[in-house]
Amino acid sequence: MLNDTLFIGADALPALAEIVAGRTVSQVFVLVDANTSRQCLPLLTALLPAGFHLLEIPAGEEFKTLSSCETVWTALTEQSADRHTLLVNLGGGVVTDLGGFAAAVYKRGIRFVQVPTTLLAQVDASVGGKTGVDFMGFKNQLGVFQEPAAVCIEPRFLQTLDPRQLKSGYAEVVKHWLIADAEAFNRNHSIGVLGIEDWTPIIEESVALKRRIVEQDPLESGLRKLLNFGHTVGHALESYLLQQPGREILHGEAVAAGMVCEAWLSQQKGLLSTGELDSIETFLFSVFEKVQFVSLETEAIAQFALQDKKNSGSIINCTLLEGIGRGVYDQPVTLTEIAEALRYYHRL
Ligand SMILES: NC(=O)c1ccc[n+]([C@@H]2O[C@H](COP(=O)([O-])OP(=O)(O)OC[C@H]3O[C@@H](n4cnc5c(N)ncnc54)[C@H](O)[C@@H]3O)[C@@H](O)[C@H]2O)c1
Ligand SMILES: O=C(O)C(=O)C[C@@H](O)[C@H](O)[C@H](O)COP(=O)(O)O
Ligand SMILES: [Zn+2]
Repeated sequence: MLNDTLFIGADALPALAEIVAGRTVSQVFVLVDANTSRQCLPLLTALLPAGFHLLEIPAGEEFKTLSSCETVWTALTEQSADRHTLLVNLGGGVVTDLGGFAAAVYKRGIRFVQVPTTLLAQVDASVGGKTGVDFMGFKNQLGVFQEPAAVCIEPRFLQTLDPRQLKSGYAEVVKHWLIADAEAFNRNHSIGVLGIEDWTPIIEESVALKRRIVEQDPLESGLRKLLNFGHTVGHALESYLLQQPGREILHGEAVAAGMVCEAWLSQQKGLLSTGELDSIETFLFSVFEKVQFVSLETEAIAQFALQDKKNSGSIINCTLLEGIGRGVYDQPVTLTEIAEALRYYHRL
């Protein structure tokens, strides 16, 4: 069992109101980014205690850094925040990852509540206790596993979300289907026609699936690596492109490309049939545009996989598919195979 408390839908914000009003809470800090401050905070202000402190960081992956954490730690220290302080992280995966990490480290740990406002953070980032920041160009290089006190998911936040960001979150939903729910994948939802009310059951199912896996392996020594499908190549692409000015890529877009590459690796290794590879590719390309890079860049992108957290020594361990809905972890792949997978993707 995970120790956090999960609220999805109409109960989420009333539950948050109760938590922040708790007898044992000394001060309440709310972490936002420049967008969630404008778009999401108004839904919360009536629920927050008078005198709550607002902390704001700039929006975007490039601010998921130690330097942004320092902003948080400085404010906490200046306001004499003690160990009974509660940090409410109101935002997408950048805010929930960074805020969770900042809270876990401040005075060796204060309680935090995740209030995810993007689809990606609602179905994935706010759940399961992975927190952290990027470092030296590598994704989530610094971080800790720390469960939040609660996760409060209000799908109404999605109303102001950019469609590109919505799609990015959808990639992690599809990832959940591909590793563990063939039936949902085969239902073939068409994202274009979904209204806010349609998202609620999708969020509920995705969160339940992720929690079932995390509960069995919270520290990612085995089974949890399934949740990293698409990320060996996806993180390599994301890290590479983040270093290139003007070539912005969203996490989910990188993961979608990574899933195509890793599905191809699965097929090459005889784990996945050509028909299944084809239906994965067809579906992913019906939602996501192709990530642009030139073939000369494939080696440099692949190099980033050497820093993947699932590796042991020089062995790159990938999560692959042995069928749609059946992920398999700790599958060794070489740097050459990763570069070949990227070349395959590039040719499609
Ligand atoms: N901890 C985990 O298990 C986990 C899982 C998946 C992804 N992640 C991490 O999550 C991050 C990506 O998260 P993300 O996609 O949410 O990105 P994000 O936090 O950068 O949010 C995307 C953009 O949407 C804006 N935004 C957020 N909510 C909004 C709303 N309701 N209305 C309008 N704008 C809004 C943000 O300001 C930002 O500009 C990556 O760093 C990734 O590594 C972590
Ligand atoms: O919760 C997990 O476990 C995941 O791997 C979920 C991923 O979608 C997420 O992007 C996570 O942050 C990746 O973690 P990392 O360990 O590869 O940095
Ligand atoms: Zn991810």
